[in-house]
Amino acid sequence: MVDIRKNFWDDVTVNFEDAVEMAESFASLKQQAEVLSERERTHRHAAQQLKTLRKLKSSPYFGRIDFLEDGESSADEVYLGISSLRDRADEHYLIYDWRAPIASLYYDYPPGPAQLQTPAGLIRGDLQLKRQFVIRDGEIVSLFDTGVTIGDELLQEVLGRQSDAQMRSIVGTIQREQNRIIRNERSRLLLVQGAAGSGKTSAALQRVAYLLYRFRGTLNADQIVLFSPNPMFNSYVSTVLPELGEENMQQTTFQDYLAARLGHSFKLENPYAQLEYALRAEKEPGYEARMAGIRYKATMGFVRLIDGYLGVLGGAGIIFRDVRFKEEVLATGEEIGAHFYGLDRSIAVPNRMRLTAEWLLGLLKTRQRAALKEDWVDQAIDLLDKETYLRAYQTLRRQNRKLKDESFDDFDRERELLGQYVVMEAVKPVRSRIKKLTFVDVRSTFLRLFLNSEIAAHAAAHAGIELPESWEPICKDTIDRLLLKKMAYEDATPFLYVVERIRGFQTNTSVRHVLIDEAQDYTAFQFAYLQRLFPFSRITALGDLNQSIQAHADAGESTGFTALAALYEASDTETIVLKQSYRSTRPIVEFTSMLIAGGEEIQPFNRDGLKPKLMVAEDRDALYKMIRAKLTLLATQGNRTIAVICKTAAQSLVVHEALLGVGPIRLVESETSTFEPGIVVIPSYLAKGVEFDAVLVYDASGSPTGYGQESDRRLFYTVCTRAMHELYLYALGSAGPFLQGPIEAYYESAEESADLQTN
Ligand SMILES: Nc1ncnc2c1ncn2[C@@H]1O[C@H](COP(=O)(O)OP(=O)(O)OP(=O)(O)O)[C@@H](O)[C@H]1O
Repeated sequence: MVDIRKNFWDDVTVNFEDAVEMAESFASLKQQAEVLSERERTHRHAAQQLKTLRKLKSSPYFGRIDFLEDGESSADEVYLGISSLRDRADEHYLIYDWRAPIASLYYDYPPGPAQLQTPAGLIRGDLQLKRQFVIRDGEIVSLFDTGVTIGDELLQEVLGRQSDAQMRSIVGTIQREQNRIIRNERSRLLLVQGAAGSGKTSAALQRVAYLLYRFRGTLNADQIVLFSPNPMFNSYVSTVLPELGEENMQQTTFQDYLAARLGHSFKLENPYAQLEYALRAEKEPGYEARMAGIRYKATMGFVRLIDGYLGVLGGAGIIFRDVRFKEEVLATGEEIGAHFYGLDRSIAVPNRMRLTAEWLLGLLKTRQRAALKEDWVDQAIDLLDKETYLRAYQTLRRQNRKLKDESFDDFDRERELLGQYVVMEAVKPVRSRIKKLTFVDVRSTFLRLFLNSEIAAHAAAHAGIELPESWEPICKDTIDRLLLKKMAYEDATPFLYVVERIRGFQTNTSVRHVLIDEAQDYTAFQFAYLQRLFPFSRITALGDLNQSIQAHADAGESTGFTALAALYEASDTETIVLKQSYRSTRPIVEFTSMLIAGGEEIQPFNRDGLKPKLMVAEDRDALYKMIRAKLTLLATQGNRTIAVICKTAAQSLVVHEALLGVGPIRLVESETSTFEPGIVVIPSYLAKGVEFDAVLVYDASGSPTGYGQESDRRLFYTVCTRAMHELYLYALGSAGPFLQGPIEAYYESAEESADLQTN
């Protein structure tokens, strides 16, 4: 590879003398580049393999099963590791990859009767041994023979460790239910509803590794996309796949996706700004209307209304802009509308758009011809500078072979050709705008639904639904913002959906698998949009309804998961529920389960720890003093990741400022893109999906800056479930409503003086 790079230019022939030579140079360059990229691919693959082999050298396997197939006399001993390894003769497997079919036995069955589905059919037999190993630096540190679940002891050990700011791979201890997620191949839509800390994200990443193994050769990492909740989360999970010897899938956030599609024509609000708005203690004027809008626009009802509107638009109502050439109208908006609506209605809207564009291009062509004789062309020729003149000559020569023999000697001929050039250049941007269908005024068309109550009623009737009670204030709120070219987060997806349904969706056909983490925070609309963007993809959506914290979270049943399921056939869908929670100690899970309805279903993993502790102080200074002392203590006790989780970004800023001086404390903001060990102050919604050794909640009172409203409940639950080993709740004045009642038995209260609580 290095060699090819060094000698790259020696091995290609480059000659720009004429078009033929240029084409040859191009072909030669292209060929050389292909050879190089092939070599680079091989090199990447080999480097990856080497890395895996090095890992195998220090820890070759983590499990062994002895499986006696029915009808056989001796059991097979199967060792499992992060990759397969064959003997020198390349004949027998010494170690099987954890993703090989046979490894399923290890994850799915306790010792005893077991069966395995293979391409050749079902194999039955007896699992005689299931053993687990911890091997470090080539030495067996410990081994366990395991029973029903995979290695309680090992899980204890793994889960009890301090976190290191990076998600870990869980290959050695994947549980049966998680294995069902990882190996699912059948469903087009795989829905995973799992309690906080039940391993949804872990399973999702292992699933990617599995798919890359299972479909090696036909599926590569670029064809898998993970939608994550924020940029920091990307960094948090980025080491899992490389650790397993695989390349990372594409990672993005929904926000990035929207921003890329929307372009620069609007100022797009981000979901955190929307959430900050919703959580702000002092409500701004218009708050109720905006919140009603946020909730309604998240529902399936709104998807239907927009679909109804699109149906109406098929017959009338799309607003078109004039198309101009040199300040002169080529076709007015009305004329374009008349042409569009004159086309056969049975043709889909995007196809009619394309036909309309072709018609406009035809008009432009006629206009182009006529323009050759106009005065402005002469003037433009006179103004051509030397460089442009030469460029014109070259271009004309390329386009017009005959010119090869002609020259610009003849004055008239030269004027004529330069005229052609000048007109062509003037036409170019118009042609490109027509091709991009900018003659459709999508913003006005979208706005019209909110501006014109008759049209809205018509759209609702078309969809067979009723407009919501608060439709009028919602409209006013929406219009005010859109007229200022501000795109609220709740409007962005519906707007893009309308745009793409009118202009035609630019679908992504190469992506095969889309994984959506924290899926409970997506609206019905966002799912509908994603489904259209990735029409050939399988979707894995992982979420926890108890952690719905977006501003639209109270919109009810018809959002999120339920809506997503409705987009697919029941026979294409599978739902897996994870109830066991692994992240936190038993006392923490018992406490957090009391915060939500149905919490009794969550099963804690049996890991000991301290009960969560509540500390109350009368004033802020006392509270900060306690927190500072606790942070110092936790850091000296060896906790590697410690978070003070605040409700909002505004609060985080203040708290961070107040805590400075304890040591290095990092403030996490929405743009923060790396997750690092140490002490952080972080707003609640950015702590989603990640975990910390110790969590300090600020502030657990029921005040407006704390968690007092019913709508704060899930946010409070999400925040508390970020703790792996220790959880501390700090309240200003008194404990909030969620901490009162039977839950009091699940935490300790320490209302003594600040000095005492620090010890
Ligand atoms: N089978 C397992 N073996 C070892 N560790 C596990 C296993 N399953 C989950 N864990 C650990 O439990 C913790 C929580 O996992 P993860 O973050 O995947 O859960 P989650 O369901 O996505 O959580 P949340 O919804 O709260 O963000 C992680 O530290 C993960 O490593």
